[in-house]
Amino acid sequence: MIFEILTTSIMGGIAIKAAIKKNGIATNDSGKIQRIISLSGLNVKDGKDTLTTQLIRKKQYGWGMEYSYRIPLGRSYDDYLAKHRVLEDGLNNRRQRITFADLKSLQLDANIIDNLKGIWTNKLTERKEIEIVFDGLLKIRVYNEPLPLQVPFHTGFNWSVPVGITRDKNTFRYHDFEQIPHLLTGGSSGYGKSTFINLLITSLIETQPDNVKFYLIDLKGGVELCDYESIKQTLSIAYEPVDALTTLQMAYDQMRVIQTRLKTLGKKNVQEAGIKERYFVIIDEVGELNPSEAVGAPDKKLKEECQKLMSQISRLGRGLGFRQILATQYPTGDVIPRQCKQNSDAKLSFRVQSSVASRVVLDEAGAELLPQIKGRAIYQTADKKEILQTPLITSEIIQKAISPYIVEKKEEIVLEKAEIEQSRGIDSIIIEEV
Ligand SMILES: Nc1ncnc2c1ncn2[C@@H]1O[C@H](COP(=O)(O)OP(=O)(O)OP(=O)(O)O)[C@@H](O)[C@H]1O
Repeated sequence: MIFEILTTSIMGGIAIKAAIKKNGIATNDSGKIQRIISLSGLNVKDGKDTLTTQLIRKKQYGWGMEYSYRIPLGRSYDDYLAKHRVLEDGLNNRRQRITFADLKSLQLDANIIDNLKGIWTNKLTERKEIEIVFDGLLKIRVYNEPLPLQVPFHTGFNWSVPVGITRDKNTFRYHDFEQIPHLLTGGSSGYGKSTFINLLITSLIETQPDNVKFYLIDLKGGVELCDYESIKQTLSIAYEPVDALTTLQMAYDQMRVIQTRLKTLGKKNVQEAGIKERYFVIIDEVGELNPSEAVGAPDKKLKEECQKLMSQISRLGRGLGFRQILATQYPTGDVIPRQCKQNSDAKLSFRVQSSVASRVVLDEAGAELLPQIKGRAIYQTADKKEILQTPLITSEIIQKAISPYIVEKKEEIVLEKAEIEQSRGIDSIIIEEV
């Protein structure tokens, strides 16, 4: 019976292939891409001539194929980027075939029919993913395997935290905060920003429990970062913009202390001075500190002061051991202070709603084209940009990591906070140039 099913489907496949070939329909990805490009109007008419998107070379990699094209005059990278979905769907619009490789996983037991159905269902939902990049040539990468939908959390090392699994033979990418101190993350609601912040904090607690210090600002009402409120590594935590200002001021003051220490020691930076502590200022939903969204003058002033402090930390923090992570769900022009953006050499963008939002986070379009998969993101540094699947961390893992460090809040921290709040009064904070 099974043999009959298999031979029938294999013979059927051969017959269809022959018919497609006879009718001149493109069956390989290269031919399909050319056809989709032509049908979706990407070639350019020039009088009687048609300027085509010309295939220059194709190269096989472990992960799939890369096709390189010269684009015709009158077309831009963005024109092709806009057809990402058309290209991907076109390539996936194919008759699925069960191969002998698929059958290797078939379990020959009493549930053989169900097992076969399972393989068929997997086949139908299997998708080839593509990526479009431009470096003088347009490159369309067609991946053999989609990225996994879920990647379990594991701890990083030193000051490196796991960012996600890449397509490059499923290798893991890490973000090293000693190399790139500030990071910006954005994405529409529900795609994994807060999960990423949680994994970053957890990983740092596990790798550097005695040296990592946190200034946490959770403007999503405390739902995301409240777990870390009572751990020894948290120097201050804020849930409202007014407390955010206190927390930022505390971070700024500490930065000045370190600066004075370095001056005294005659050293340029914390690495040179052998100072082991690193201070992480983490703001989840930085959009809540946007002065142009403020309600009334005092609120505006407060948010402007917060942004000034954030700018100072991003500008001076590198050598002083300060790292700033800003997350936003609403990437619009003025959400992220200009200096913070300029000083954030790493960006992690989950799916966003528009190419405009993608430009705010990444300085270029693309994040709006990410598939609607939680945890799927573009990680971009000065020299690299790649799509990856960020790890999923569970509350159990977080609780296990933080439980050894839960303490009563130290008296001097409470006092410092009270002092800052009192000194602020109705006057604004004066940020001295350092
Ligand atoms: N890396 C991931 N892999 C798989 N699922 C994930 C991943 N990250 C998040 N999720 C799922 O998505 C849900 C929402 O994630 P998260 O709270 O991090 O989103 P968010 O981007 O911070 O959204 P919001 O801005 O609305 O808070 C999580 O509860 C989890 O179920």
